[in-house]
Amino acid sequence: MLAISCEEMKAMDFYAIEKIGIPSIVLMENAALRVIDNIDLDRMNSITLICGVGNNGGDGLAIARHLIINRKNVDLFIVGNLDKGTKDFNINLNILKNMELKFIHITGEKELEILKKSLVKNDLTIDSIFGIGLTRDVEDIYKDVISLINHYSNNILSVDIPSGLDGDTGEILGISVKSNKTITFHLIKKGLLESKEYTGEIIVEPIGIPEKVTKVILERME
Ligand SMILES: NC(=O)C1=CN([C@@H]2O[C@H](COP(=O)(O)OP(=O)(O)OC[C@H]3O[C@@H](n4cnc5c(N)ncnc54)[C@H](O)[C@@H]3O)[C@@H](O)[C@H]2O)[C@@H](O)CC1
Ligand SMILES: [K+]
Repeated sequence: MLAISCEEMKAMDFYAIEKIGIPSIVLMENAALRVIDNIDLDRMNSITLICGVGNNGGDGLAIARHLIINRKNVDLFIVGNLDKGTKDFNINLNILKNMELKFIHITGEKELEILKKSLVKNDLTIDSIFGIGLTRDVEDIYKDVISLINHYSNNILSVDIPSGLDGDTGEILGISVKSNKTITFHLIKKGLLESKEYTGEIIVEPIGIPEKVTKVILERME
């Protein structure tokens, strides 16, 4: 199975968007729908989503929207500086605000306590905090959140990469979500292959990036 680096993935995303003309929000929506396809909606009714403020978090917001449309009980939490949200994160956050979905912005003890209550009673926790954009050790409030996720969740699904895992080396950057299932997009990231203990079952899902893009980038980056 072809395994790629985060840098190669970023280059493929960029080429698909800039050269082929697939809007990034389309890739994000495809990613969200692929995650929904991998959730047993007949059995999962109460779902806790924890989103970062990058595009991994944006995936999570789009997933939350589709879960609501499927009449699920969604507890949505966001961790990170809301002023630093990416373009696509903000598009999906704006939609949820227009749908009047309440979310909790985790900034301290009070919200961590609410998160814990949501985790202990839910059917599924979805980790959408960091993906291929993780660049340094996880610290502070992020570390507290991931620790709660690991301690109190019954069943965890990670979006693209378990948050805290280095997508290239499989190294734990301070702390990482220990997932039951990881839905990774387009091609498997090298770091996932070494870390079964953290990824759980790995499922690779296409998000609409044409084969040509993969070829061009791999030839260029050889
Ligand atoms: N258009 C695209 O590029 C697509 C991206 N997708 C999703 O977007 C993800 C990549 O998104 P981003 O590049 O925005 O990055 P992430 O969403 O992975 O990370 C968010 C931000 O967290 C910050 N960060 C990194 N390490 C941190 C740390 N230790 N503590 C605190 N903050 C930290 C960085 O500034 C980074 O931009 C992929 O993993 C995938 O889930 C998919 O939606 C497919 C389309
Ligand atoms: K993640």
